[in-house]
Amino acid sequence: MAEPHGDTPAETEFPEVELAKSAIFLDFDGTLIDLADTPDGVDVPADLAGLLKGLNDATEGRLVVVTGRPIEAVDTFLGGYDGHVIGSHGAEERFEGNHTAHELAGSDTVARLGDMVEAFAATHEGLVPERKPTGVVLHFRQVPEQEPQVYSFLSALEQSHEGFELHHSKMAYELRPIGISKDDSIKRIMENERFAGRRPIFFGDDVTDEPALAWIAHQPDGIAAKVGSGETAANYRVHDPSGVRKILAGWIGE
Ligand SMILES: O=P(O)(O)OC[C@H]1O[C@H](O[C@H]2O[C@H](CO)[C@@H](O)[C@H](O)[C@H]2O)[C@H](O)[C@@H](O)[C@@H]1O
Repeated sequence: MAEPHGDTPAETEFPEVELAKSAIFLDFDGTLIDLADTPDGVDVPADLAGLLKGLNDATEGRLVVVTGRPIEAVDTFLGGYDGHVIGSHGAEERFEGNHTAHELAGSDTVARLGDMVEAFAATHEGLVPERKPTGVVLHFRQVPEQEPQVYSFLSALEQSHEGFELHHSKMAYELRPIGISKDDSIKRIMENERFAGRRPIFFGDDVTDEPALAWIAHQPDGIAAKVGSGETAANYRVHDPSGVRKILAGWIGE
């Protein structure tokens, strides 16, 4: 039974899903895999790529991985999955085999921002910088007391670099191009003739997933599943990534 909006920690029962009439959007970190101390330290189950391939086949190519990670990182973690990806929070996309990216991808400005964030991290033990083609992240998961310094430093970079905006995610701040978002990318893909009319399904765990969860929860028959605890606009909830993988595996009869 679906729960109403709000902070509803109880796991909800999912309705029957017809994959041949569905479009599935899946966040990666915190949704398909557990969070880890560092971006590179994640444990990706060996059968995850196979699970995604199975879902992609069953939906006839209507599976999309939607992540803040660069597409290159997705390919490293999910070798063998070559389907659609919304990467870098929407600043990159691989759709029907075509790779597109925001105009700032690979720019000198992004490289300079990466250099400055790495230099800052080098003098602040425990901070972990992460470069992306279209921005940079500074993680403070191992030193949460340093959040104010991270915020101040990246805010200053945001002020001095036109075209970038600062976002908060789980134990990290990130500079990314203005105007990109997962929900915009998902909405655009749902307008594609191959996706239009399909039942939209999205699993996500982070604040950056909330706009898409809210939008999908309000689509006819939409299934928006919040992973973990916390306030959400989603209409379903799953406790953790292993629960998500179990639901997805059940849908393809595994
Ligand atoms: O959109 P997602 O697929 O959920 O990606 C969001 C960010 O995930 C990663 O950072 C988070 O996971 C790390 C590994 O578990 C963790 O150490 C960190 O504290 C989390 O913020 C990734 O490193 C980022 O690039 C993604 O934007």
